[in-house]
Amino acid sequence: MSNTGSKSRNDLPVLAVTSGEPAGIGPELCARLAGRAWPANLVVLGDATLIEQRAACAGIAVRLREYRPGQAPRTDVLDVLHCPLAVPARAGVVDPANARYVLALLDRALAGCRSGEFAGMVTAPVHKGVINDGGVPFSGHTEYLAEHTGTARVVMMLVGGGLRVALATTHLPLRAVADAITPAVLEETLRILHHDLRTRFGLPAPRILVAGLNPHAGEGGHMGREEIDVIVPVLDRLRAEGMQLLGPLPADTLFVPHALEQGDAVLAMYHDQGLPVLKHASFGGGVNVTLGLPIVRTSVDHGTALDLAGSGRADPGSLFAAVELAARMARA
Ligand SMILES: NC(=O)C1=CN([C@@H]2O[C@H](COP(=O)(O)OP(=O)(O)OC[C@H]3O[C@@H](n4cnc5c(N)ncnc54)[C@H](O)[C@@H]3O)[C@@H](O)[C@H]2O)C=CC1
Ligand SMILES: NCC(=O)COP(=O)(O)O
Repeated sequence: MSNTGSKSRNDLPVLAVTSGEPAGIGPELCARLAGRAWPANLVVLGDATLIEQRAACAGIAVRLREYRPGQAPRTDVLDVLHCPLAVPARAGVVDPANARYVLALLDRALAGCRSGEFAGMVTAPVHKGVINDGGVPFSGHTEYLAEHTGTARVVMMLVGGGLRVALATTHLPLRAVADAITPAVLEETLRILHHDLRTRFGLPAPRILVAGLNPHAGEGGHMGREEIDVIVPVLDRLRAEGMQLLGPLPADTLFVPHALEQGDAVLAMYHDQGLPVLKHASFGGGVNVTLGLPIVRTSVDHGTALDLAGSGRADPGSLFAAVELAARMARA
């Protein structure tokens, strides 16, 4: 936990924490935020009764206070901005009837970030499938927040276990990945990553390790041509502007410790090239950050864990790390 020193709690940023899928572990993880001196004042968005019930099931002692903008911050209660469920929620059993509720939490947090009420948002996990079953096409917070802020391109980056791993593509079928990595996409992704590493992570001259797409980074064109046709020309162009980019590097050896020492962040070409390594190194303490948004947004690195909902066994480490990082980013 960060030391907030002698800073008055009134000076700390206010962060919205969305409690996510009501059948999952989000509500009880949010209850675990109570009673700690975070480097931010937290407002949990969710159904207040649900949070109380899940806290009770999980054996968490928590007192809720109804959130009112501008009220004096306290660490002994959990401020909750009550948003009512559409239908009662059962631990472990998703219901498409609550899909709109989950999205309403995001919409309210986003509105508060845009108006200045909140300095950023931290998201507990949602269930992508059940939101789609509820009639709303949804592939993730990342894409949803990009669309709802009118941001043409954002970058998903996970932070944890001493690593920062950003992705050139996110929630796509593997079959679609190669076609999605165009020169424009790669260039914009690298520009966003470079910019946000400087402005939000305090790295004045970030060094980025760029993975190839194909095994052995294409083996000179014998195992795929995307490196030669797309990645190398983009890297050359951006290096000429002064960016420190190493690659394209074979992804199987890029994550060995001595290779990682040469960079401040890795750009992986697709979701399952970068995230398994990151989660192996950090599960339980990793954070998902959306770069390129006009707001601060961090998230847990895990899903809804329906199998654990209401059990009290879900590890809050990733949510805690997401709150810490959002507070640092909000102050940067
Ligand atoms: N940030 C978000 O909103 C995310 C949402 N998801 C969504 O979550 C749903 C379920 O995804 P799964 O692939 O099953 O992944 P999952 O992360 O929910 O579960 C994978 C395994 O990890 C365990 N686990 C997860 N979080 C844990 C925690 N905090 N403490 C202890 N154990 C934990 C679960 O019990 C399970 O055994 C999907 O709909 C997926 O889209 C997945 C990742 C991130
Ligand atoms: N695998 C990461 C993930 O699914 C989180 O996505 P998002 O909801 O943060 O866009």
